[in-house]
Amino acid sequence: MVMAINGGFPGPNITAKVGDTVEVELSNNLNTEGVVIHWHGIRQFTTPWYDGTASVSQCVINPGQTFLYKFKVDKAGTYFYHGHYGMQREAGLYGSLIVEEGDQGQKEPFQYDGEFSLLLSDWWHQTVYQQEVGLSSDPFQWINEPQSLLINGRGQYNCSLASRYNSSAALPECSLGGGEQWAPNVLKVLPNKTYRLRIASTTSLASLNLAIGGHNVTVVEADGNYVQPFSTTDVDIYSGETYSVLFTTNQNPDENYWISVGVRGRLPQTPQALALVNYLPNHASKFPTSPPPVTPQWDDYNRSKAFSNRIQGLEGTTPPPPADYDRRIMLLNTQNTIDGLTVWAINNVSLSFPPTPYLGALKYGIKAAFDQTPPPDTFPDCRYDIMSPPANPNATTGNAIYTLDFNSTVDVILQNANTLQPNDSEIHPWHMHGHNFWVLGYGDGKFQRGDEKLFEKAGRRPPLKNTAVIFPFGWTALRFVADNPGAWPFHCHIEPHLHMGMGVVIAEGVEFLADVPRETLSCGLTGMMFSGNGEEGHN
Ligand SMILES: O=C1O[C@H]([C@@H](O)CO)C(O)=C1O
Repeated sequence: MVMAINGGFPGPNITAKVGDTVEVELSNNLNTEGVVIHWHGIRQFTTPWYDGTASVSQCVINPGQTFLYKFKVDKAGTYFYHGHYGMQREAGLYGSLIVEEGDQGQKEPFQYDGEFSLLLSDWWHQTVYQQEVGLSSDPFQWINEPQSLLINGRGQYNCSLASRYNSSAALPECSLGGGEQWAPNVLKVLPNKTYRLRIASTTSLASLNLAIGGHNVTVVEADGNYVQPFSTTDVDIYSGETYSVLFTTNQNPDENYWISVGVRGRLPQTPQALALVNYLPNHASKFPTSPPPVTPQWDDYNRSKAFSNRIQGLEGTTPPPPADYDRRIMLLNTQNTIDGLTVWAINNVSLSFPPTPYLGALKYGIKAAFDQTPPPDTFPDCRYDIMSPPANPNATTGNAIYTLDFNSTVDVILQNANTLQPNDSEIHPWHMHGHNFWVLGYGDGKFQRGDEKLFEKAGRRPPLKNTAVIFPFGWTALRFVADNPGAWPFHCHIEPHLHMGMGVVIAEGVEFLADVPRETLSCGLTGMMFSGNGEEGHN
């Protein structure tokens, strides 16, 4: 089952220029469920109600209703959009969103002759409804690894294009007749030119690695921020991240080349996804003579960390402000059981979204909408042993939020830990809505007082990102300025993990906002308040 947009999957590419106001009219033609669309990486400054997150920025758009998203894009870069209700993203609600530099103003700090957009995703045969039931059942049923990886919605399942290069491959070779919907994307290039690949990962689960056979790439942008360019053979990309890379078509022009995308960070059970770099005037049906690049060993985390550490801010861009130790939030990520269900918890609290959107509840002071006691700013017990399965005595489900002082500088330490299985800790890419943060550093083990020195080392320029990974048994330190009035989710971008509670909500400066548009408030307690009689308000 796929959720499509305008009859297609993935959704249409949206392209805009810096300074544009983007208007998207979303009509919900699903028969039995609501829908919202999140504009991933767009700041939504002064328009937090158009962030498109159910329970946080708005009520879902009901079947038969139409909703107008209207927001300004103020930063050039590679973005995407996707469903943010239940697990609708995984069901196929996504598309790419590209913001180009405006006609005036800043120029990109690099040049290229053409560009391609590669939206990466993973695909299951089981529906998200079956998966949601399994995840909330006792016994717990995990979604397991995807059946396919997709590039712009295209991939193979019971055959492989790579099999011709590897006679021991597990799958038979696919036979292409021409025109198949699963046929790989073809990137038509001319020799001796430079191309920009805009890569975005909207995977539900998989951490990916992308490489182009025979070509190095130069990384120039990450999550809509220019980075200090560096050359590499391949790029790690976690769910929620975007990158731009440049490559030059300087290889033998009589050949075509494979782009391969494979799984990292979990034991791979999914064949690589492929796309074809077609040097014109060769025919696209000319198979590359060299095999697709091999994806690096899935659990070579030293290699992954080395890549992540190479992402640094472009020279001359704003460095992080100095620490303001008034607020340092330590977020311990653990897998727990609550009443027999398997969940993820942050400082022992597993997030459960309330029926009334936080933004409306905050703006109109509806205290009954969510728990008013703030969640803990640090681990429940400073002696917590991150190397062992949780002792798990007191994890709870909750919906309280972190309220930040407007314009304050906040440090967050994301702390990873052992799952419920011994000797197991997993990758979690954390995505923050409404903000970019500086990635101050990554560390192994438990964050200790004094570890700040590791990320305050001179000479490293922390990059601005909106998504950052925590490595198994490690920590990641972030800094951001709470300068965007609104309520914002900050969560693991692995969709079943958020569904299992792996996230928090932050809020700041809501008092500075103009009135929240009524059409975002038609449910829960705000719905009752505005209709006066408990029926949904229509405005
Ligand atoms: O949340 C998860 O649950 C499973 C496993 O930890 C328990 O079955 C898994 O691999 C996850 O990422």
